[in-house]
Amino acid sequence: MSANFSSVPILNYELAQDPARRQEFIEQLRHALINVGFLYLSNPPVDQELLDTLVNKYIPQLFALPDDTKLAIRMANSPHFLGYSKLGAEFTKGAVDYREQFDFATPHISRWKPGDPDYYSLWGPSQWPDEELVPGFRAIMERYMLQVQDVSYVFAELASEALGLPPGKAGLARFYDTPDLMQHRSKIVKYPPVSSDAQVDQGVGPHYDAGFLTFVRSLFLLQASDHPGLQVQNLSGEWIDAPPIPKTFVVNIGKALEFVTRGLARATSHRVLSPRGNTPRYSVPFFQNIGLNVRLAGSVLDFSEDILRLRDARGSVSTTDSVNFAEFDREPSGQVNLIGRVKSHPDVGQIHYPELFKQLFPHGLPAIASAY
Ligand SMILES: O=C(O)CCC(=O)C(=O)O
Ligand SMILES: [Fe+2]
Repeated sequence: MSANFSSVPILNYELAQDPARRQEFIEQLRHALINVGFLYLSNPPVDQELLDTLVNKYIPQLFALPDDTKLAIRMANSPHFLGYSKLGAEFTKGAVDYREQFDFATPHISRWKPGDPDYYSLWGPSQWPDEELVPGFRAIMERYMLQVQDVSYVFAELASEALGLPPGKAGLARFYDTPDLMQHRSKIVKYPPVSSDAQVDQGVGPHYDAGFLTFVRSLFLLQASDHPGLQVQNLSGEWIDAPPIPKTFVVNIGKALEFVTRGLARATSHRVLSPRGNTPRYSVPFFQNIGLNVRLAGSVLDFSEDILRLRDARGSVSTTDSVNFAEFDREPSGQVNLIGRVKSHPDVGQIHYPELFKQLFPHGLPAIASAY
């Protein structure tokens, strides 16, 4: 199999549940982790009815809420960077991202108490729109996030196996704290269409995800656009389309997982182009985190020579449009995350983390900021 991919592989989750075919799945997964860094996971055990309700009923309702209702739960209210971001509030690589979004997270009570590091405040309760305005939405979204969370933990076990690591805490599970101390984030994103001759089409600019694993449900509410949307950069720098496929998640590797696996599991640069035409693109990404106190530099895993040879045969990226991370291996993961969040949402950082904001933006709120 060529290491320089020209499409994103599709893996059937049902194979992983079938003892007779599990090994086939593990081999496909090894290839996808090492050579692509992206895959479609088809038939994941997430209730389709739940997803359909979320997509067809609640997503349109959510974005159709009046501006003052959305702004009542704006991210600037939240030290946890959870809540609503209006169009144009976020920046990647120095350019504004053309998307509107609501950030939510799995239920969590902030563990921060006086004397604790600031990054303990990064995780905490979500802001929810008024129950009367979108009745039932919160319950559905929380159920959805918990189901994806379960898939993400099972997937991490499969990834451990694919990379030749032991199961459980001896493998990738060592990077999670106990469940009460973990929080994962999910957001609901709308990419409005741009005109067919628009010069600028940055839905979200080229970037790497920072964490461990990302699970994106990418969808068209109205299947009326042939626009590619999500694109993934291969080893020679070409952008490969990853269009929505029903009943799949797009799964990708974050920089933290790449680092602790010595580059075996690839983090791959990706971006979203704004849809052209009349219909928006929607997606629901889920970002699986690792424990807030993990320092990556002290946590790098050991692998067999055989597996490392597969990495070396792949080679490394010749061109990327994404900026590399700098500080991220030495600081605790919570601090790395916090820095990324303040850079992406400086207005929120200025309110809730004024000291860190001053270090990162000594000249005050920038007209244009950039995380990655
Ligand atoms: O909307 C998508 O399909 C992907 C978004 C993404 O890459 C991100 O938010 O990190
Ligand atoms: Fe991403």
